[in-house]
Amino acid sequence: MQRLDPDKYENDPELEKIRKERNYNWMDIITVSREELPDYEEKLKSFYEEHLHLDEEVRYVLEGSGYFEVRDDKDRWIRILVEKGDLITLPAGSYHRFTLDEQNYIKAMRLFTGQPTWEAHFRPAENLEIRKQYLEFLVQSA
Ligand SMILES: CSCCC(=O)C(=O)O
Ligand SMILES: [Fe+2]
Ligand code: NI
Repeated sequence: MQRLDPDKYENDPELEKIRKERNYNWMDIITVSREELPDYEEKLKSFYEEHLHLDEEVRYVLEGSGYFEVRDDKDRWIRILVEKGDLITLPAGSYHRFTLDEQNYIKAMRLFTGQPTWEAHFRPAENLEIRKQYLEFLVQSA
């Protein structure tokens, strides 16, 4: 996780540098709140269902907060609080889920390389090549 100054996200050389280096050429801003997100209940439900993606999931929190949850090496959940200014990267092929906190509000920039599909593969997804690659990466880096 990295920290940036979210109050200048529209003109931030640090953010530009990250985008260039990691080739995050695509971005949008999502607001997760009952008022602003269409199909709020449904989307929250699917955010919180354990899943993985074929690509990295990159979120830069501009306002509000929430929790990403990832698995440790014993398959237990680790809860990561993300707050205004945090930039989090979830590796392709890693299981995770997301939930709001008591504020019920987060506004985040979604960064991506290429054209996003946001497709979620719910657990179990052990047969996917990306899952095998991720597990192999864990072994190599242990
Ligand atoms: C913090 S952004 C909202 C959640 C989300 O985009 C996701 O779980 O993929
Ligand atoms: Fe996800
Ligand atoms: Ni997602």
